[in-house]
Amino acid sequence: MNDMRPAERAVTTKDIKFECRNCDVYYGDTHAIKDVSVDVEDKTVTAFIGPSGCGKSTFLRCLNRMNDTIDIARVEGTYLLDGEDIYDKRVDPVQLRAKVGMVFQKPNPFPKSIYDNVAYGPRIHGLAKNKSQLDEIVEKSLRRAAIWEEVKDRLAAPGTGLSGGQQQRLCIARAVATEPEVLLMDEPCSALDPIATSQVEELIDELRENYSVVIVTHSMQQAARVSQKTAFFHLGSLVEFGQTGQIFTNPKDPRTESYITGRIG
Ligand SMILES: Nc1ncnc2c1ncn2[C@@H]1O[C@H](COP(=O)(O)OP(=O)(O)OP(=O)(O)O)[C@@H](O)[C@H]1O
Repeated sequence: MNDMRPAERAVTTKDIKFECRNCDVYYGDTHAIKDVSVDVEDKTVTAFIGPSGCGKSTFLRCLNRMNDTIDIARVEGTYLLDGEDIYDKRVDPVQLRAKVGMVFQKPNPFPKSIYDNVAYGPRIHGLAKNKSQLDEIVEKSLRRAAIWEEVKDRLAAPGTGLSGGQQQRLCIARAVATEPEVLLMDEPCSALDPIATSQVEELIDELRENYSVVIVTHSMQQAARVSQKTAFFHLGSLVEFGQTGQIFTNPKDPRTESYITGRIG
């Protein structure tokens, strides 16, 4: 028996963070997500790609119950985070969103100081006992988001006064300040110039050491650069899911191939 162990270990894949099974989403009569099942690994960047309207953002929003805020949205299926059902009635969506943070397409700092943007989550979740602990969390989060050096001398200045790329990194700092386990990013670079984009991409690569990151992107180059796993969606279905290298070099489904070679989408 013991002889088997090393071999078993060698083929063990990373821990599964999210286990999603038979997921459907409806907006009124629109069936936006159709029977999607997928495992999202820990300490991995997973990219969701596919043509406009295929359901990437909708599925991403299921992972921290952001669709709860849309009246006509109906979410079905099983979504387990570390084995726990996130749609269980006992789960508080606000607590869930601290664990499963989100960064949006357009940088959306609060109309508050740089410091208060980052301190907001830790304050409402009571993560700091005193001011010096809060200062530490703010500094650590800004460092993790690779923006500390640029803002450390103007923490009291408004977050909205930063450049677009800096604002997006501030929003990433805000998201990591609550020590999330998963970071959802919905086209986080679409409003950024190439330099800011590459800074955020480097950051995503670093964040992977501590988090499970799921990114929706329209850029196949970006998916290829930052992710280890890629999911291709088409018309609400998950067509193909696998190692990013395999999806881009040897797709199994003709629809994936058409999309990555630019024939659909
Ligand atoms: N709030 C909403 N109310 C009604 N229908 C919606 C809503 N949000 C999305 N949809 C519909 O659900 C489907 C999937 O949309 P979704 O935004 O998830 O796609 P997407 O792949 O992220 O698209 P894009 O790449 O253009 O952002 C589309 O048909 C869209 O029109």
